[in-house]
Amino acid sequence: MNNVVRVALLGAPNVGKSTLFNTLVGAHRFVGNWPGKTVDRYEGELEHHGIKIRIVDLPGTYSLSAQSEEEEIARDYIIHEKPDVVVVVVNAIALETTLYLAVQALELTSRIVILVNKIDVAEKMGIHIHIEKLSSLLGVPVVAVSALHRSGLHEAIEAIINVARGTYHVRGPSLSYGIIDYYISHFEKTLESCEASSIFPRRWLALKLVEGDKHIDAIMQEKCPELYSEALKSRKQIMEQFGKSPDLIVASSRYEFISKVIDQVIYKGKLATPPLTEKLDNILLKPLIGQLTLFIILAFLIGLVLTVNTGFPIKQIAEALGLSAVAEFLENYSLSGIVAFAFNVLSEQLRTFLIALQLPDWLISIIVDGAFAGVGAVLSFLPLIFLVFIAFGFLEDTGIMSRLAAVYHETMVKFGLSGKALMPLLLGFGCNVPAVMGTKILSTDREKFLASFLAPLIPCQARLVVLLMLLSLIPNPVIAGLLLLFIYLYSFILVGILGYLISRYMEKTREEPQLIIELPPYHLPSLRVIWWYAWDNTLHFLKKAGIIIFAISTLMSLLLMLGPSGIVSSVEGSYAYSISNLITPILTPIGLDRWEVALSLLSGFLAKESIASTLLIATGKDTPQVALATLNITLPQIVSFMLFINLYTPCVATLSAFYSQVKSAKYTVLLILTELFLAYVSAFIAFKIFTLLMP
Ligand SMILES: Nc1nc2c(ncn2[C@@H]2O[C@H](COP(=O)(O)OP(=O)(O)OP(=O)(O)O)[C@@H](O)[C@H]2O)c(=O)[nH]1
Ligand SMILES: [Mg+2]
Repeated sequence: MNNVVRVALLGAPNVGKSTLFNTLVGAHRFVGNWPGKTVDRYEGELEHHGIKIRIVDLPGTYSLSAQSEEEEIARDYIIHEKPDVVVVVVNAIALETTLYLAVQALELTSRIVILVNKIDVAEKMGIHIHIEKLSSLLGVPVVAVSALHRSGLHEAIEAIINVARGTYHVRGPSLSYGIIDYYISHFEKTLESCEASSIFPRRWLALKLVEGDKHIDAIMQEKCPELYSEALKSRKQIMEQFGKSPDLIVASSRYEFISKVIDQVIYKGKLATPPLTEKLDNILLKPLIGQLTLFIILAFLIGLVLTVNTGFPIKQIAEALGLSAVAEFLENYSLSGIVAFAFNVLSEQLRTFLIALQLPDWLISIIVDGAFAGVGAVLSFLPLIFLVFIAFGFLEDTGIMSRLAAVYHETMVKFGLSGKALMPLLLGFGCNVPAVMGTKILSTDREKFLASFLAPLIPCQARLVVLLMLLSLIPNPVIAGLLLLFIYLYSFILVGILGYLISRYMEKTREEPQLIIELPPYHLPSLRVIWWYAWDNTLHFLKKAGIIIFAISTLMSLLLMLGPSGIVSSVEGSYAYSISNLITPILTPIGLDRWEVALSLLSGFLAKESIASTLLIATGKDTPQVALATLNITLPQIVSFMLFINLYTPCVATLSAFYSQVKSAKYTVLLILTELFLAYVSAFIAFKIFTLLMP
């Protein structure tokens, strides 16, 4: 592709175009004059990953009807200079009036990106704009930005490049002008005969012919007079029939359309009064009390989310306190339990259905136990992702998130992160997938990357289950407890060191994590806004990570099911077994020289909790204790195994989330290698030390 992208900025007066222009191009700008006009012409340039983006700041105009000098300049530029992308800047707090221009521009070209500017002001006023919905209703990329605070600019540039390259296909809104549509189609056809018209987008020109436009009329009168007189007739007809001039009908169709769109995408929340905000901030922004209070809120929310999802940790607490009824309820009615149940029912139904179709057994097995199991792997994450983003949405929407970011900023900066990163990292204790996805709330790419890189090192719930299983082999509960504590502490230390090192290294080229503390007033959470947020993110996960998780999960199930002789009845015949045997020698130095262990680690790549069940399958035993006992595992081996499991590689789902966040295969591989390295070295050292300590 051509490495220069030509962009025109279009927008109503005062939407912040010039601010945006200056923010984007900085000093690389020059001022000229529009040929033959008195209006200044600003041009500038910026570079993004080797692509030059050349921007022209068009004069501010409310419409493109060419009634004024400004309108004419803007319109002529788009028609005759054909910029690669027209960026329409609209005002977040005056969407209704500023979107009009965007709708008009969409009639003229489909190479459009809409930027909703001054989003910071909207947030302060408690106005929420559902950006994804706006984008899907208009059929163009829409990005929320604040030119003043430089937020969203990166995403804006990506959107511009996507449209320029055609990777985002702009569909445009399905906007009907009622009766006028018939005439537009008619002129679209007849215009073929008018050669002079070919410099204009045809559908747009047809619309102008019906509407009436003094510049177009002048051209048509001279070049294609028959068409022109036909247009005049049509206008008269419409006028007589509907009592309204065509341009009025068109304008009111646009307004109607916009107001319908606005109804679906804007929500105004209830703000707390300034004194209340001040009172709350007096507590929450105090160094110690604030940190503590916010931490408790956070811990409570995360605990609640995890409990609704799997029962953990409240189920365990209830059990310890002897509240067996509560524990049993949580056991039976956790969200992931319900989803797993529904999935099993579905998968049995599918099997019955396929048997009824008289498909061969091996095919049924591949479909149900292979591919459909892959679907299950994706589905199993959905409830958690959804719940996590409900919690996130709540924190964002109430204004608590920004306080959290403010009070924890100092602490987090030491690890190269900003205060906001605390939330996603803590989530990692539940599951690394939403933790990685949650890093998208961070403001810079650098920080998103760093936090996503570190989050998988935090021991998730699935790993805890396996660690507990291994610990149950240690008779002394005190030693077992200490060991678990050691494993957790070790992970934190690694996160700290790695964060410190990577951020030092990255700092050379990039800026410090910044926190622009803009504290919006608190507001009452709105269910609608939180729902938007959670729903969009869940869909995003499905679209971005779903396919990878599905593919790898399916592949792994197939490796376990199939062998050189077709479908296998015991694991020993499977490809997975052969692969495990290949890996086993590598695991010998860390004391884990058993193919059963290798196989369980392979399956742990799929999902960490399946390490336990795979050990059962491989050894043919019923309980993990018996399974491990048959393997004659010693204490040094347990320690090594635990350390290795805790660090070795993020599971497939976490990796997919990471990849979709960072969009780089190179860094995804780097993440796997880093963790494998850390795991191997740690397990090796621990194994040697423990072997020396207890010969
Ligand atoms: N809070 C806030 N203010 C902004 C933002 N962008 C621009 N402004 C302010 O909005 C006002 C208008 O900004 P301009 O950049 O001059 O707007 P413009 O679209 O170039 O206006 P014209 O050239 O008159 O068409 C200025 O006071 C800016 O400081 C933003 O993202 N947030
Ligand atoms: Mg300006």
